[in-house]
Amino acid sequence: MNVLVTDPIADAGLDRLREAGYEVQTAYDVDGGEELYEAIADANALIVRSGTEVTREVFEAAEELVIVGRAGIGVDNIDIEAATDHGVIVANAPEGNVRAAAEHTVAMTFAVARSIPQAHGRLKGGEWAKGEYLGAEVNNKTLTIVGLGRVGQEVAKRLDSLGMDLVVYDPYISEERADRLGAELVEDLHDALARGDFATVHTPLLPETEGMIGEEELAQLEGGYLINCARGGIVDEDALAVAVSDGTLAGAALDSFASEPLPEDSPLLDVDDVVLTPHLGASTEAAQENVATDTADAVIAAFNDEPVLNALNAPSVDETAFPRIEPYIDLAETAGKVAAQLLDQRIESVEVTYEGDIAAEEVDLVTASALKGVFEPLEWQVNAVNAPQLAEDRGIDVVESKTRQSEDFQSLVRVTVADGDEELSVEGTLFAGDDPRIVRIDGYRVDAVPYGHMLVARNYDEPGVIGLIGTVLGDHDVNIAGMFNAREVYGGEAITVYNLDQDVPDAAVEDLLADDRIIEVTEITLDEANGREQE
Ligand SMILES: NC(=O)c1ccc[n+]([C@@H]2O[C@H](COP(=O)([O-])OP(=O)(O)OC[C@H]3O[C@@H](n4cnc5c(N)ncnc54)[C@H](O)[C@@H]3O)[C@@H](O)[C@H]2O)c1
Ligand SMILES: O=C(O)[C@H](O)COP(=O)(O)O
Repeated sequence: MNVLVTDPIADAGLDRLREAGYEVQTAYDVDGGEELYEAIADANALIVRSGTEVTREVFEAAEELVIVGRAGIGVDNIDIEAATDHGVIVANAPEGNVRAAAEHTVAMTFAVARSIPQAHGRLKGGEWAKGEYLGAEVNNKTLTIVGLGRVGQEVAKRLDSLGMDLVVYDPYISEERADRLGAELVEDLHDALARGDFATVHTPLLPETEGMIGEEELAQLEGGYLINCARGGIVDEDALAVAVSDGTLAGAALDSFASEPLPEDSPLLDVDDVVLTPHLGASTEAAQENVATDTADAVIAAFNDEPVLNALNAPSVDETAFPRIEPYIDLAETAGKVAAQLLDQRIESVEVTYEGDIAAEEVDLVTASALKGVFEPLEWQVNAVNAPQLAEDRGIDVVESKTRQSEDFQSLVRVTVADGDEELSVEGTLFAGDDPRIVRIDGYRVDAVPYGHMLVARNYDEPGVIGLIGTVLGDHDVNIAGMFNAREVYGGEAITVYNLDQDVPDAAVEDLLADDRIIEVTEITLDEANGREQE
């Protein structure tokens, strides 16, 4: 497997990938466009920080890509919708650099309040400008926190301990979260800013937050300081440069910018009371090691079909629960494949039902896998990442239902596909915890081992039918490895399921259908081993 890394990450992450046996190519000078499309053509994983724009075109050029790992938090540089369309997992590393970002925010708060960079510059230039700097203390001042997520909370703890009162604006958190930090949750952004002597921004860059702090909002913070170590684009940089220049604000400190690197003609560069750092919030040794190893782990998990922690566009599974649901992932996919091949029609809806013990688990990934099974025979480019999205895009209703009761089995997964008029369900279970069986097809009780070539025949329950099928298959050199026959009532309709060692030629199907006792014959193709040891 090949891993392409286009932004610098710590050696610990690169080493972990190499130790796992993967080819790792670092291409830190790749500058997007054609160069990136070429480099990514045979990559199975891409690792980036904020420096690489992962656009739809990148996914189009990356036919082998399984995962994009973001060694850090912000994913505004990754087109997640395009990733999902291409069945590529996007995972970030949201924990490893939180403390680094919070510490940098605190450092920037002091830097701007005490004009540290400006005084330092003057002193290095030979000037003892002691009389020119009269700073502000944070003690007894109010800090407005816009966005009380991971970083915002760490900032709150640190600045609270330095004597600040905390006001929070975050429409998506509970009052309890604010209370726990001794902060007051305020409903209106303008009110929150008006209360602050300092305001610090910690939201993601989203369509909703883009430009959220413009001229009017800055005016609310009159006389205060604005700190943005989150993302450029949330604060209007032109308005901020004006607000600090004309004295509306006492100062501003920024670590992230709408365009990075910061263009040389940015008005921010000409304003004295603005402190700028080149997106250094996550740049500590500890943070870089954390996010690099977390991202390497995500790539390794994806390559091994294990749950990817912090996957942003794939069903996530708790690590401890994964061993319990893992065998059901294949079982559901198989049940989906069998159901879709038997219905053999346009599918309008899919229901995945869980009965018994499995109903107690988080089954998003199992359901996604069932959908993959249903869509694969339709030859859609599908995996568990894009299957739910494909269903939505094509207007297919997906229902997941659970009941802790199960009549006959400890756990059962049922996949029901329907085209409106007709529906068909396939039920599967695991014998001895990991041996997959199809136990019901369209209501008939069966006991079929789902692998390789299978034949499902609907026939009338009359003497000689099973002999006929065996003879026809034998005449066409198809060996029967196993079979199961089920009927509703003596003499009525029956279903017969065969495991075969060879493909069924069309001529054999025609010969079978030529007999009036055979109603329908469907060949099912599954993976050769499908979870079983090959004999
Ligand atoms: N400068 C750096 O190097 C650096 C390092 C780490 C993180 N970051 C950035 O910091 C920001 C915060 O990261 P995080 O891990 O705390 O994210 P998070 O997702 O944990 O928290 C974001 C918070 O913003 C809130 N929010 C969302 N929309 C909002 C809105 N319209 N108004 C107010 N609040 C809103 C959310 O409810 C959430 O509580 C991100 O932009 C991230 O990219 C920057
Ligand atoms: O979102 C983040 O994690 C930070 O902004 C860090 O970005 P970086 O990895 O590009 O330094």
